[in-house]
Amino acid sequence: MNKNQPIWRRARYGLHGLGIAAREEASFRAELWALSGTVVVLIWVHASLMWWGMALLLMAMLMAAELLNTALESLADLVSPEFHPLVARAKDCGAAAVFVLSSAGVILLLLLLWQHFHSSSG
Ligand SMILES: Nc1ncnc2c1ncn2[C@@H]1O[C@H](COP(=O)(O)OP(=O)(O)OP(=O)(O)O)[C@@H](O)[C@H]1O
Repeated sequence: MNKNQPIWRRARYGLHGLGIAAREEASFRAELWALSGTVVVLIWVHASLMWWGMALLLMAMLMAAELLNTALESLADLVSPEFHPLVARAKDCGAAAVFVLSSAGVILLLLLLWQHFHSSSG
């Protein structure tokens, strides 16, 4: 196994992983749509640089959590294709990480919209 490979090769592996997730994971595709929708909302409300930073950081964290969850699920399925309570625990915790970040994303979007309508009505 080759360790310490050059950065361009690791970037290529990363892009390959992104391609796999985009092709094979419906939830990752849904997050890409959510990212596009978020960008449209940010443009529509003329969001400040701070809102852009927070929203894009949160979306990147959500997609990274989804990718790690996919990696965990693949390894769990390889190690234990049969039912095992520890696999259930690992997969449920991976799903919980994605859930926490999705909820934070929804709350952030609601706050942004609230601020937009609140300041335009005042
Ligand atoms: N081998 C297993 N042993 C125990 N429980 C499992 C096992 N496989 C799946 N589960 C349970 O089923 C849930 C869903 O698992 P699954 O692998 O279908 O993931 P998923 O969230 O539907 O992801 P995806 O649709 O992206 O594959 C897990 O969170 C876990 O509770």
